[in-house]
Amino acid sequence: MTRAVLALGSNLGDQEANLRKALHGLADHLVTVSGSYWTPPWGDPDQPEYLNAVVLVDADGIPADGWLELAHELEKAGGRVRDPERRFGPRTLDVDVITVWDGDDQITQDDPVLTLPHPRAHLRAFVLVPLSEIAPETVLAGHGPISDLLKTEEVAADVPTVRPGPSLR
Ligand SMILES: Nc1ncnc2c1ncn2[C@@H]1O[C@H](COP(=O)(O)OP(=O)(O)OP(=O)(O)O)[C@@H](O)[C@H]1O
Ligand SMILES: Nc1nc2c(c(=O)[nH]1)N=C(CO)CN2
Repeated sequence: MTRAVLALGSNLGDQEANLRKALHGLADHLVTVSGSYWTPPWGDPDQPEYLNAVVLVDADGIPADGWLELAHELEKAGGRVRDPERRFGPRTLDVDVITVWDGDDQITQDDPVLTLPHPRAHLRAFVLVPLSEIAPETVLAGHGPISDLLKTEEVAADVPTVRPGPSLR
């Protein structure tokens, strides 16, 4: 059985409803859903707090770019409007592809359309904390075990700011 990890985030509108709607769209593939977490905005501080979660999905029969396509469909259905002027700006729904396995092998690729593992996941407590809850043994290829990444100076400083949110299960 092959797997992928997706990260969900929302900081506009009804954040819990936005994440629940994304989970509904992923229902056929879900293996494990993390708790939700309130997290301060990363990369662009002048915006509301995010509600984040990560999911482990069954990737059998779905290629890596299929997950990006589904992520974009979910973002669109979740009402996301892209602001080209604001790189890490606020959004109703963000769905990132964190990593995808092909059988036992983690896929690594450096394509700007789909970089795997996600190029910034290893720097983000809002991804690593929920991921450590559901899959603590995860290694992000090229970056290392998430247990080590959580201890790096940049991430460790953010870990205490990540607070449990409502259950999504
Ligand atoms: N692993 C990945 N997951 C999602 N998008 C990716 C990935 N690698 C590259 N991309 C590309 O990044 C583009 C911008 O994505 P998006 O607008 O969601 O970025 P962002 O959410 O603002 O920032 P970030 O990717 O740092 O979370 C997407 O259109 C997609 O083609
Ligand atoms: N806490 C938090 N910060 C973010 C998030 C997110 O999901 N959570 N997504 C972003 C998109 O690039 C930018 N910043």
